[in-house]
Amino acid sequence: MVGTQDLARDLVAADALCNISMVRVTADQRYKPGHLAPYGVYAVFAEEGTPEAEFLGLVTEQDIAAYPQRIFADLLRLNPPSGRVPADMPLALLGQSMEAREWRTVPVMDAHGTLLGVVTRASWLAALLARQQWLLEETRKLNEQIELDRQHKETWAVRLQNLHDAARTLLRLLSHTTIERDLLQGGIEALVKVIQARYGAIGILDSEGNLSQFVYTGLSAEEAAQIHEFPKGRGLLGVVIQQDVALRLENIHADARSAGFPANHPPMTSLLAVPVSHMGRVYGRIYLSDKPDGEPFSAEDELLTRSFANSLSLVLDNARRLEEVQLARHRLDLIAHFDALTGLPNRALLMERLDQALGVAQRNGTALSVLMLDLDNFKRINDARGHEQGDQLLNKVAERLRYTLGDDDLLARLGGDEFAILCAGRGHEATARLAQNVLASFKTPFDILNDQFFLSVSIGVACYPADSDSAAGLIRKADTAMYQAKDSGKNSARFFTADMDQAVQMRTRLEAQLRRALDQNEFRVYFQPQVDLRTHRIVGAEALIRWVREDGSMCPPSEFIPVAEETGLITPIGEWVLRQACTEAARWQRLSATPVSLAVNLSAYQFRHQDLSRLVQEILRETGLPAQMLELEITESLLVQDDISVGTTMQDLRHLGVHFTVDDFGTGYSSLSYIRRFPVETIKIDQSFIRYCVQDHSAATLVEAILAMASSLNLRVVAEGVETIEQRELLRSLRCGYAQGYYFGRPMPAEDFAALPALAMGVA
Ligand SMILES: Nc1nc2c(ncn2[C@@H]2O[C@@H]3COP(=O)(O)O[C@H]4[C@@H](O)[C@H](n5cnc6c(=O)[nH]c(N)nc65)O[C@@H]4COP(=O)(O)O[C@H]3[C@H]2O)c(=O)[nH]1
Repeated sequence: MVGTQDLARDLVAADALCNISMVRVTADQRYKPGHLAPYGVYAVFAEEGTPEAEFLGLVTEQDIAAYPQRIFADLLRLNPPSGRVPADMPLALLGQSMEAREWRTVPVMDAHGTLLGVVTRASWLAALLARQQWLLEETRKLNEQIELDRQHKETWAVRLQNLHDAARTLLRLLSHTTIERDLLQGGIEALVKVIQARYGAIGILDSEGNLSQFVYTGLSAEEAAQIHEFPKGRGLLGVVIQQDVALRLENIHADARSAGFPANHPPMTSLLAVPVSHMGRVYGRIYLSDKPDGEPFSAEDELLTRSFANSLSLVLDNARRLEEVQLARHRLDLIAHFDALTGLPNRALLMERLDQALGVAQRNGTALSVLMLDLDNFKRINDARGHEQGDQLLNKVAERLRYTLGDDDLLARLGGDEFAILCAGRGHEATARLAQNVLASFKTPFDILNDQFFLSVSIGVACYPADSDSAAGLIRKADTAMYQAKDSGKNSARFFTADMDQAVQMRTRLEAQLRRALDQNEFRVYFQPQVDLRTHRIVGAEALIRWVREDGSMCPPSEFIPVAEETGLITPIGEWVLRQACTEAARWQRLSATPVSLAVNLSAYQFRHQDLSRLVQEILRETGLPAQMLELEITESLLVQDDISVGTTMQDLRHLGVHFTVDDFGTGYSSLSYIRRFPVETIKIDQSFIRYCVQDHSAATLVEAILAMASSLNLRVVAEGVETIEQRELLRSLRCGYAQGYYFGRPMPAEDFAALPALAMGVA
């Protein structure tokens, strides 16, 4: 009979062998009469001897019944043998042959010619029927499978749809919020619904790789509280993160991989954990636990969860990028509107707020005022003590100002040591009180480390609507008032007045004129002799600038030098003076046998904003004046600032041979101790001491004291502003070495100076 597995292929003759008994008739039985065997068939063979004795033919029971008592050999002859067919003959073909030749039985031979069996019409039919039945059964099974598949596909489609819905929920959340926690919460809730897990959680890594965010659903608050610590990314769920692989456990208790799972974790049986990763970067992981019917999570669940994790990672990636952009925007906003050092609003924000406050004041008819503050001596401290302490001091100032102001006042730092206060709603009186409070608050020194710093502040105030109705106008006018406060002795507050504007306008005009004067060559250098008080000989000349205006009037340096310093014009002007003066002095050296040194004034600005050492070398080279004949006059204040670069420049020039003189000594700090730190050889006693030294005993005492100190430090002394013979004599008696003043000669043009008789000043 044919096996079930054979039914799948095309049937052949061997598949239809009939299972009725086949009786073997050997050669010696061939001559015996046939005997009936029910449902039997007789296979008659030739001579004995070999196991496969030749098959001669078949005798059926019908043959025997038709010719009873005949021997098999006759029966075989009466009924000639039917054809033989090979075992692999297709069944359909066999059927056709049997039909055509009216065979009732047909022997089936194998490839070696051995008889395998017999196919009868019934066995042929039975084989066909068996195959037919099998086909029917298979078709039924197939139909069943198709139906199952269809149902499965339907469920899959529903689940996919749910998943897409969940992903859409995430995207919707993204458009509403960039807060990761909300996203994650929305995400896990949607997923748990799709997979139908009992509960689920998402853990997200921080930048250090630790799980920082943990959101869950399906757990009660008490259960959630049992998870004391967030998983740290090691152990069972850590594998998911570290190896970026999914994990599906049917029974967590029976699985060795669950070792180390937090004992206080809410109970669970089956687990599905997948990484939340994008382009190889793992953001965290999702885990789901227990399906309601106790089934384990399927491969399909894993696929869905992975797909969801992919969407989530994309959304997270997006959210993080969005957050970064927002953070960057926020940072930019901070940079654009706040001062990095003090955290106070900066100029831009002050202007914005001032504009807004002006709008309100205009609508409501209320007042407002702007205060500009400039610390009086901050720069000196900053230069002397370094920027770090300077910054600390500014922070302390900001703190104190904040403390002094009211809640509605806006404090801003405009840069450097400049602050501003916007007082909305405060009238003149209230603003004046506030300004006084600010001044008073500076009376207490500022403590930094173990030092105390005394600072004062100059304040300028402008008010709306009296002084201006625009933000820029108010700022400018408060600034003008602040400069007035500075000019009139600092540490004070000034309200803006119209005449201040005129002063500013004059200053602005002067600046423009100075620029033109430089272009038009309106400056001159005059020289005033300096005399050795012992020999009465001219030993030097001080170069003093003169400005002859277009109209021929002379503008004194005291008027334009401060403006030139403020505007930076002192750089080209100072360079011009130095070059002119050195050119003249070099000429004198060539013409006269008596060497005359040249003193040139330098402004502090030139030290800070110019490569002075290079400039002096260049001019000396150009003009040919020996370096030791040049004296540079500097002010005390420049040295007091203790600026390292000033010291370096001075040392460089001293190495060249250039000398240094401290001008106006006695008017400022009058301390010789710092002078010792610099290569200074001469001090000039300010003319204010000399003027009264004859009449005023105390002035004379002071001059004497300066001379004594200078002598102990081996410094030369030049007395300035000597106008009378009495003054000259007093200075001589006090052993002052050198003098300068109208008594010896006024500042004069170069040619007059050169023409002085033999450069020997006669004693009057
Ligand atoms: N009453 C009186 N005054 C006398 C007498 N002898 C000299 N003077 C004046 O005293 C000033 C001395 O110059 P300074 O102290 O360096 O003071 C100078 C100096 O600080 C500055 N200056 C002048 N020229 C320059 C320059 O080229 N560059 C810089 N940076 N400053 C300069 O301008 C200041 C004023 O210069 P000047 O008006 O030329 O005034 C000069 C001079 O004319 C006297 O016996 N009696």
